[in-house]
Amino acid sequence: MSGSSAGRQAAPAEVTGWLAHSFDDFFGNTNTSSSTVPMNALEGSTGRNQHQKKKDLSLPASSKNKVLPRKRAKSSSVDLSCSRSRQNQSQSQDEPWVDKYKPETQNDLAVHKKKTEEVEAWLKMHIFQRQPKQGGSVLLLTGPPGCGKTATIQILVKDLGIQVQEWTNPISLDFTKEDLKSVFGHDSNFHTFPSQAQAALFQDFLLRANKYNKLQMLGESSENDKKLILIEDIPNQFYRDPNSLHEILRRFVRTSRCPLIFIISDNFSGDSNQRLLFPKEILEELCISNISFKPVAPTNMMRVLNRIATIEATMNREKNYAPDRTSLESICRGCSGDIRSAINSLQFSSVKDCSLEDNFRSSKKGSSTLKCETVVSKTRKKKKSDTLENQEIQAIGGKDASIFLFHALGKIIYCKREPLSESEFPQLPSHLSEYHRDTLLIQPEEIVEKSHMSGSMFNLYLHQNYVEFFANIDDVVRASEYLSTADVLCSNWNSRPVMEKYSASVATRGVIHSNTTRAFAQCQGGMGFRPLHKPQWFFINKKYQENCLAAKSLFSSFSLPPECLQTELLPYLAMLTNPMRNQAQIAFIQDVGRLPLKRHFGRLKLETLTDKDSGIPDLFVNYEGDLADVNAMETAVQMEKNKTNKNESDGFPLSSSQCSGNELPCSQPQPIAAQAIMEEDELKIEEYDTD
Ligand SMILES: Nc1ncnc2c1ncn2[C@@H]1O[C@H](COP(=O)(O)OP(=O)(O)OP(=O)(O)O)[C@@H](O)[C@H]1O
Repeated sequence: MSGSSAGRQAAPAEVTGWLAHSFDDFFGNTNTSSSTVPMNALEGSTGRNQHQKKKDLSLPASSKNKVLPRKRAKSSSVDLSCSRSRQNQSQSQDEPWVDKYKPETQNDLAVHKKKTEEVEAWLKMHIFQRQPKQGGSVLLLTGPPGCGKTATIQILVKDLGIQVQEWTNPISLDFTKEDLKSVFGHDSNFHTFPSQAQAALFQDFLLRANKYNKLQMLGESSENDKKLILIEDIPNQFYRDPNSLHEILRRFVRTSRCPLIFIISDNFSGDSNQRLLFPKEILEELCISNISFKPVAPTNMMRVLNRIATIEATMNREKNYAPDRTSLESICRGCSGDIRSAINSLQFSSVKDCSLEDNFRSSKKGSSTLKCETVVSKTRKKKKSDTLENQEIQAIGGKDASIFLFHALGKIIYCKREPLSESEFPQLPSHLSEYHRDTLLIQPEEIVEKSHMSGSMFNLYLHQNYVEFFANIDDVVRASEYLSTADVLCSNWNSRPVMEKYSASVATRGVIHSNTTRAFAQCQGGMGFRPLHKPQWFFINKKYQENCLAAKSLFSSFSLPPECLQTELLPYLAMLTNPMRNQAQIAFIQDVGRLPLKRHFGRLKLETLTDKDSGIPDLFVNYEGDLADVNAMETAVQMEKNKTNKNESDGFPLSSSQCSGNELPCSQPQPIAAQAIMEEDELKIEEYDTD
């Protein structure tokens, strides 16, 4: 039962393949290893592996007829085994190296040892040391694609002898009433749409997987009843309606007897999938553990690539090139910690008969035979050819090298430099010597581009965070001037899409150049880690929009634009002792219409930027995550506000200033300062009764 049983309704072909494999022994295919029980259990049940298995099965399929007579006519067995070994050989040569060299033991894994141990400890704790009445436990494995999450689970369940029942999304969603009836065992009168059916099937799968053991296949031992449920293929319906997943999980946690593991890959726009499906409240409510994997470290990656390259070079010398260390390093750099992508790139760039690869190699040869005359041009050429090589490697299978905002900001703020001797670089004239800097090892424009964020949004983050990393007030003045220039470049909505790149370039290079404490390579250390924060601008802009809206509705009789109301009329009304206003208007005047001359504004609480944060607030993401769409976002804020205001009984909309930001999520900065001023208000505005 389990995933396979649930999937049976939808994908009979898969099930047939599955069973056919299990009866291979019956047909005399003694080569098929059936003794590795837990691993087979996993492989048989995983969608990806089913696919792989189907591929494996497609070969014996043609040979099945041949295999059968093998038992009767011994003479033919030699030929057959020869042809099979040839077949196997050619198959193994065509086999993707990610599968051919898939890790077999924990030591083979490219994942950090501590991470493997953490997962192992969780499995032991929730499977072997489980209390009799303990409910179901849920583990969430997150991390970038190809960092070895699935490989780790595969190895650990094999080592610990745990059975795995994995959910695979049904391929066909055209459920008939009969299908549903056979799943639920009764006539369902309700209308079920395919997406709902998917969720219903998922729920049914969980129930069954929890209740029944996996079907025992020939050669599998029945002693082992330790198992877990694995979900890597999350039904799409849950992205549309995360609440339905939460309901199912609540029920699972109450009733289940075995653990449930979700594997979710991050994408470059951050951990939004994870946040959507597993918000903080659900993690806390259901005590869901979260183990987050990091991209594979370059040293581990190099170890794996080296091993594969060496084996391939000795085994298949005539078919494959043996890449040198530099090529391996550039593959390593181009794959952003994704081992799957790195091994695929290695395989592709090692094949001899690939015309693309020939082009690649000839161009590489061409560039390396160039003779450089001076030291300067040599250095430059070397760098240029390195970049070129990098780009080419990326072009033939490298991975899109996106970086999270957190790292992108770090690269700008902690900019790395390289000392170059006077002969290598032209010197500035003496009167400009204060502007001399060592050569930057980064390209700020490239970093902004890889962060997948608009230039002006990136500038916002830089603006919020740069001051903490400066030690000299004059440097701050210079940097802030550059940021102002960058802001002006983006001020015209018409030219903003074009100018944003220039604006980000001015801002990033301006901030980098202004910081004299990081001017030279030798003065790079010592700053230590400092947290990065999200811009206050998000909060302030939201408040500004709300105030404009409130001003317009409360003082509509003046027919003034909201800016004029807030900067001219309200400060004036605030100075009158008898402004003839109602309570809502008075509150608004108190909040907006006066500037605190005696009090200092405290700092707003800042929200920390985490390493996997996309950096784009959810409201912006809905509007395609671009600051160019801020206007759309602003309109949305206003429309939302309009809606809430309509519901207010007295007909007077109140701005959030008057609510002291209580409606804001606690993750947002809270307006402490405004509240403090309201509390210690010295201004008395009398209420004037017009009757
Ligand atoms: N030493 C190794 N360590 C980890 N994986 C390896 C290693 N050598 C080869 N591989 C292969 O690399 C691939 C790693 O992908 P895996 O599915 O584990 O990543 P993942 O983190 O689950 O990402 P995704 O969510 O994209 O599947 C697997 O196909 C695995 O067989």
